[in-house]
Amino acid sequence: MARKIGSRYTANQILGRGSAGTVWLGEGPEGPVAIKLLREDLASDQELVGRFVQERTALLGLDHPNVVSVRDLVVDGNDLALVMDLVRGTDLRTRLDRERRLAPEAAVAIVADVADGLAAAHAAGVVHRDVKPENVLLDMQGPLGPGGSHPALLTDFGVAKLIDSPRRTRATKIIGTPDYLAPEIIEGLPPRASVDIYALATVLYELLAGFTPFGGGHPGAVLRRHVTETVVPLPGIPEELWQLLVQCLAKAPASRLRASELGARLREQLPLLAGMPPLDVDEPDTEPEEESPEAEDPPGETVTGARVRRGSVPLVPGAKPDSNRDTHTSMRVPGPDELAGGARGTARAPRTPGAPRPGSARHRATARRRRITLGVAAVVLVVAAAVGTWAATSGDDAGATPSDTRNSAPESP
Ligand SMILES: Nc1ncnc2c1ncn2[C@@H]1O[C@H](COP(=O)(O)OP(=O)(O)OP(=O)(O)O)[C@@H](O)[C@H]1O
Repeated sequence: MARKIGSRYTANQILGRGSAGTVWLGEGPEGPVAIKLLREDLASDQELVGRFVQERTALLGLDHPNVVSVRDLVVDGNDLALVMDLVRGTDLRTRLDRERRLAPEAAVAIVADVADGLAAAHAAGVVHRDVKPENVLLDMQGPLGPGGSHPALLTDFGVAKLIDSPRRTRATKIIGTPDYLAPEIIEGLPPRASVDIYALATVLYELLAGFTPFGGGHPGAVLRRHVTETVVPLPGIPEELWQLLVQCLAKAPASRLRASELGARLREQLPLLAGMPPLDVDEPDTEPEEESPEAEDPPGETVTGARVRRGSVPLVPGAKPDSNRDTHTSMRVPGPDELAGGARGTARAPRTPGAPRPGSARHRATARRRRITLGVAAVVLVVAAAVGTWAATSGDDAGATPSDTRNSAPESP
């Protein structure tokens, strides 16, 4: 099922699908390439095509060992494609899904690589805007680094910006992946380099913990947590590493480190982390999410791709494409009242360490246990009252003691 892309490239085989299009293993004049063919509806959007051409110089100019280089942009009939370096390996989401949590040394080495790539992009005036494990590729042909990690490369530069055209998202919507969105984007400010730092710190937390600091449940609830909650400490994390995380997850963009500094500070910590096992953190949710009442949409909220689907595609020939992924969410920007937990808001007080995350399986189980306890207490009270009344009115006829009666109370559900 090979197909021509422009006059110079052939797309031979699907490597994976994302929300913006399909990535193909292809061939160009200089050898194998990865070709990201944008979705038809995006490719037929004239405004987007215009931006595509406008962004050409910035996208093609990024050249760094930790950035997947865009080699060419193709506009050909209905096809709109980015031709990239082919990375033979896997994406970080696949590795995380497989290992659940990474040892701190490996996690920090990977994130330091990405920070270096971001530093080069930021220096060139490019903000990524969609840093997440799906967009970090691990080059299995590259040399092994600290913690046995292969070099990490950030991909998908410029794609979020292309899709986020004013007409497509309108002024009141935001685009991105909820778990990694910096609070200032949610509050409607334009994305600057510091949003990438926040997202990358979220990735580091996720690699160490096995879950993101503010994720879980409905996207609206996730957004509110980014704005209102503080990050819960991870047990056993070295203090200096924790301080770096906290600083880069600061709500105020100006308090976060720059990418170059983050990369350098992370690398300084590598020797201290050598040989440290993955952190012993409570397991994240495993049950499918139910809609929790506190995470309901405020009226009028529009959500596309409401469930963050996670999956990834191994970069091996013959791998089955994962066609149902939609990791971008476009939604109305919540009002200040909602974000602050006002009349319609659902923000909650910061969680205490170890407390279950609202909307999580553990949270639901606790709520269920509380309901059962209350139910049993109510039944006991009613039965006790009835027995008391009966004992008072029936004198010697009382064959059963109150405790006998209690024992025969119907079992709670
Ligand atoms: N340069 C590349 N070389 C090799 N494989 C790649 C390359 N870029 C992307 N891929 C593969 O294609 C898959 C889909 O990538 P794509 O960027 O379209 O989606 P995504 O980033 O996973 O999700 P989304 O676009 O929804 O955020 C990736 O998971 C990765 O496995």
